[in-house]
Amino acid sequence: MFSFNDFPSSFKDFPSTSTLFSWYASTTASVMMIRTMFNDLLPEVVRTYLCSFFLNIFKRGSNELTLVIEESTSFSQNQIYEASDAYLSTKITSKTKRVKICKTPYQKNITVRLEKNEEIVDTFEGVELTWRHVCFDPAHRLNNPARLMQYPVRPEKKAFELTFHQKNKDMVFNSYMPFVLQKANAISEEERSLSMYTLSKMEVDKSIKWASINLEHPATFDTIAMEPKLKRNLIEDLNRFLRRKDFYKRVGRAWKRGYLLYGPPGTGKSSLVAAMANYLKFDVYDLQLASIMHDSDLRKLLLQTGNRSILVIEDIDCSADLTDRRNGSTLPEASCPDDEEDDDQPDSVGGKRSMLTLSGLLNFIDGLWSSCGDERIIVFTTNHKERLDPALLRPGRMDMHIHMSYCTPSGFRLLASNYLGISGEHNLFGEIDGLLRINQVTPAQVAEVLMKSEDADVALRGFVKKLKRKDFNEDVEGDIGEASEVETIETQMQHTENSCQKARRKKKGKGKKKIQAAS
Ligand SMILES: Nc1ncnc2c1ncn2[C@@H]1O[C@H](COP(=O)(O)OP(=O)(O)OP(=O)(O)O)[C@@H](O)[C@H]1O
Ligand SMILES: [Mg+2]
Repeated sequence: MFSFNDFPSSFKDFPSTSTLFSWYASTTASVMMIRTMFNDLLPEVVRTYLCSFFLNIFKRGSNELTLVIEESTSFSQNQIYEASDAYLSTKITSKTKRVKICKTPYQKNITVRLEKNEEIVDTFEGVELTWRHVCFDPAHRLNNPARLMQYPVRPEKKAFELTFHQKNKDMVFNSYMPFVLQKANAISEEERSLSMYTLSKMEVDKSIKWASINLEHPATFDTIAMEPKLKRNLIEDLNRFLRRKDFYKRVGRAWKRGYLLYGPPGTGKSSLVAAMANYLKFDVYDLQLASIMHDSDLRKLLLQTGNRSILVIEDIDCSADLTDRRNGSTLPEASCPDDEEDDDQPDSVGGKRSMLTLSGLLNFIDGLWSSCGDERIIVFTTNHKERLDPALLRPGRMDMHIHMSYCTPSGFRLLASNYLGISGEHNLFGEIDGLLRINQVTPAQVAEVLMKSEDADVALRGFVKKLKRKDFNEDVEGDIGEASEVETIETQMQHTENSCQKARRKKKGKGKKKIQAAS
């Protein structure tokens, strides 16, 4: 029969439950006291030093190396963190216990990301690499209410830790990390939705910042009605621009390209910008110069724009009066290249000089801004090319001038196919072609009429009727010419020289008038 005496002696000496509890209570109290003393009495620097000292003692003898990839540096996002985040999303397996998923209304697919404290083991060239997603509170706010008050909205810091054997260090830096970056690029390109940035005023400090929304414009080169040759030239120009990174470097030019889109209202200039963005998969920055008062704001905003982007300034001819804005004058003041030295004068609130000049903008675009980014496109649009500042037309500024014209027969066929689904010929097309030659109708006007009926015959008959009544001609503003044209930098030289001379003559005349008025 089993008796208490059968227990080994050690079991007999086992302490009672009450002894165990009192031992536990006193140990916990001591640990808490030491922890509080450690946190409250020692300065943070000393604490950090002690922690790393003990960690080093434990790690001595281990052959592992850990790379810490923090989410952000003091100035900007850490691209390696973002790349790791995207790359690891492809490495999630059934062993992973927690993942983050998200989908914005504009995203096509759900994005999956590794949740904090999760670990993933990757293998590259036969080497095992362990990734861990860690999060920490930079100010230890949660343990310290005083710090919580001090940094109420400071977010937690996130990082990836990549651990591997020391001997693979070179392989990780030279092969693995470039591989991760390259994979991540491909993933983000696939997931990427285009953004449209506009200027918005911050409530708090009244500063002007870029605010983005998803660019969901349906325009593509297939939906834009323009001369087929012009369209082909533009697409070819964009393709050439994209593949010529090395060329730009070799010839010492910034990797940027400028397009001037001009033509009457409703001929598709803004739609063409959207089509270009969709084709290139570039973000669009819509710079409304009227919202900017200071050159310094402009510089800040331009430096905040990203690579692979299109910077658009719409109706640039209307922005030229910025030079006189603060004086209350609405007269457009052309600033010729000759005037550029004026930009060096200090900006002063309440002074007579304008704080934002077109030539200042152009100089900045040509100078610092253009050299600090890659794959930048600048587009200016205008309804009145002839009113433009000669500085803008100077060779090298806008590489291609694109005239968006009134609707031509071929443009009309494309619109009829898009809006009414007419793929071939229609018996009214001949008559419409003739009428389009004697009427100036913009594609926007055509689109409006074609949308009135789903029945192709009804819509086309309505269009013919309107053309015969010459209804459209009343709406048309200005006449920029009928033929679509494309000019490259070489053919602009003569135009620019002429415009400059014209502007100088105009300016001299104006100066005389001002002097006369003053006297
Ligand atoms: N060339 C075109 N091809 C297809 N649709 C066009 C074209 N031009 C205009 N449209 C239609 O007309 C609408 C207005 O065009 P859009 O705003 O692009 O003209 P715009 O030239 O920028 O005019 P504005 O000079 O007034 O800014 C577009 O949404 C589009 O539906
Ligand atoms: Mg427009």
